[in-house]
Amino acid sequence: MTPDIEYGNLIQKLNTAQREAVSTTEGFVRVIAGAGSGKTRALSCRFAFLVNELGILPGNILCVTFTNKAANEMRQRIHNLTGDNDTGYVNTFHGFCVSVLQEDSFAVQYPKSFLVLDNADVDAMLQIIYEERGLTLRNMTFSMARDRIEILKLFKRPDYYRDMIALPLEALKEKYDNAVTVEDIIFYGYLYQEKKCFGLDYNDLIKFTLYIFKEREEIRLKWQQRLEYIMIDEFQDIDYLQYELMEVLCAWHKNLFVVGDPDQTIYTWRGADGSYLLDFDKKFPGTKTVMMMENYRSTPQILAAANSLIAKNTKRIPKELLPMLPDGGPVVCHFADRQDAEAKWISEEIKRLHEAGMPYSEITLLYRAHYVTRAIEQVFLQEKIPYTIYSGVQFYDRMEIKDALCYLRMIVYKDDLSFRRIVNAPKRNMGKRRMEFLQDYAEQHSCTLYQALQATWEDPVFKGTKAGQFVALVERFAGGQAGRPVSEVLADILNESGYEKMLRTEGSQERLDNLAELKQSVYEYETTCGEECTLEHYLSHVALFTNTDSLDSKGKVKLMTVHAAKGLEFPCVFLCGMNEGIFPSRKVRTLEAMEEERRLAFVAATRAENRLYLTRAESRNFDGSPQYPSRFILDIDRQLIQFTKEPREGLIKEAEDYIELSRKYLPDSESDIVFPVGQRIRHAVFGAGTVTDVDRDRGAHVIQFDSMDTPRRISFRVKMERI
Ligand SMILES: Nc1ncnc2c1ncn2[C@@H]1O[C@H](COP(=O)(O)OP(=O)(O)OP(=O)(O)O)[C@@H](O)[C@H]1O
Repeated sequence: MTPDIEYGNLIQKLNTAQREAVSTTEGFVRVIAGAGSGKTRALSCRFAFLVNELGILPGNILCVTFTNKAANEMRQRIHNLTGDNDTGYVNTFHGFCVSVLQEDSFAVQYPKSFLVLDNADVDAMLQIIYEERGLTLRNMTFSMARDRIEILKLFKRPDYYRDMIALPLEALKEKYDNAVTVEDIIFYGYLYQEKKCFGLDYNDLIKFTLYIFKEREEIRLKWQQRLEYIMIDEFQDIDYLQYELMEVLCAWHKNLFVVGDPDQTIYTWRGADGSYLLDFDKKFPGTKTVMMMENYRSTPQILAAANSLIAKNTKRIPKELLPMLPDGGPVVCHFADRQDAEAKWISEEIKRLHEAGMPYSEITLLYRAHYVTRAIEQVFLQEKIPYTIYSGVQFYDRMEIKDALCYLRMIVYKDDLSFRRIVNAPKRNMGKRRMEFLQDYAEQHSCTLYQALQATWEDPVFKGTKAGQFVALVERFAGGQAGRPVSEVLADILNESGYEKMLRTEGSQERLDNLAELKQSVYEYETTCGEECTLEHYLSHVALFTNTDSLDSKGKVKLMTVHAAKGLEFPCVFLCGMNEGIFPSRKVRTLEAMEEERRLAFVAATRAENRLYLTRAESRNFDGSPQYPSRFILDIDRQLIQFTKEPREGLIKEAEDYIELSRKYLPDSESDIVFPVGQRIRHAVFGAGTVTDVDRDRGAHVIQFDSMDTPRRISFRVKMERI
């Protein structure tokens, strides 16, 4: 169905391809869109078209975005376009699963008020497990343990969720108690902790939803029938669980619209699979494909450089972005002698731009890895250039933000994690001894720590503490929060608990500012979320928020990794640290990974609207060998870049030789060099053995050789034969 849509300002602002994407509403539609070609615009217009022109109810549309930030923006746009407060299901896959589970978690015997766990929660659980079982960070750091849990959940023990659902808490505890290896202790300890507070992490959200859809036909049908139209953004980065969910959801109405750019697949390392986009038409016969190549974001100079760069990927469908904007300045490339000189040059250039009238907020520094910022930050501090880093400690991981959210969680869930975090912040004299008392009581009475305190706060143990006031505070808020705006509840509890007073006494202005920002973001959430925003609702979504979702950057230069910049655009971009070994990262071990790395460089370049700078410095690797200029600079035709000064003689040639050599040694893909766990192999010297683990970080297999008592780590570089 392609109704006549030559009306409405909305549609007039679209080009032909966008219009086609917007108005082809029925069946399977795939949009292959170039960077900056207006995907987001097309997506929000399509939503508005469905609602305004076809009369579809927003609540019957699912629109999946890649980040919460994108979802918020989309909601805002849709709100402006439709004037409707109901913006339907505009969310990430995880956020959507929260909605499903809030309605139907009873099917897995979980309460509606389950907890959505973020990294800090997981760390708090790990802390308990480590203490209980005498593990130390030498056994495994928390971040490694989190990765481990994720790998186990995704690949090695994908049926783990059945334990969480089917086993009673005591049985999970028994598994944990009986666990012997560090991996098992952490894994079962974590599952036990999760179940104990009805907590679900990101993986669980999707797994539980899929499980419910599989086991309960009536629930699946309800959601399938409800979602008359489904749209998915950034489809090139969808992973197999999300794909499975999508397949289930669209099976009834069969109206599925996906949009993506194969040249922007940058998450294969996290399970994304670009072939879902490329093979979409084979999977869904009758698919209509729309190509959107006209770029409205960047100057022709920036696009020419980006096109030239990405053309060097061999495994791609050839396509070129077409510039729509007028000419701008050249892409500038600066080679500095030293790292601090690179930083200095950037800061000088930024000052120059700023003096010429460009606000700091229009300038963004992108880099492959965080460590690149060290030198730059130092210079920015000296030169008093205001900046914010998007990441490092994530906004929602900051102590004060987490504490504030735990206060809110205490009101609703009264869970042990939140209790532990805030019962003594501000100081209420609830030290280690009293916590142990509560823990013993809770274990004996099979209750939560808070219930234990409720039952015992008059006990002499708590003499001289503020335990009684704490219980009274929580009870007062728990009894009176229903129906009040979350922002109000938050402001009140931060005040009445004495938390803000504590920060004021400490003189922690930055933390107070962060709390103010949190309040503002809650307020914004309330006014844009459309649905009735209860405290439960807010809490279950806030755990999914990440750093770039908040943070104001008014008047500040932004610093972020290229991954964090996905989907964003900035007037002026400095892409810095452009050296071999940094970007491309030294961890790249296959040609496939190198192509992904080039796509990442392409994403970086296409974020820039008017100005793009590429910078690097002469530097050395850890082993003393020289670091050459990034191949991604050399990939761009020379006449498309303007050097601030000619690179030193011979440098480019040396770099080209080095790159050529390194290319020769790269195997095609992981499957050529990495064996699965369990694979029998033969090593030229050690003989036959079995792969017991794969250590990707260090690029090695862990192998138990038949001839040895203990396992060895063997680098991917060494050729071994499959048996
Ligand atoms: N038809 C159009 N006319 C004028 N400007 C447009 C049009 N379509 C999109 N734009 C502008 O082009 C820019 C890029 O659009 P948008 O952010 O939607 O692109 P995108 O395809 O999502 O980009 P990317 O994949 O690179 O993140 C935006 O500033 C948008 O306002």
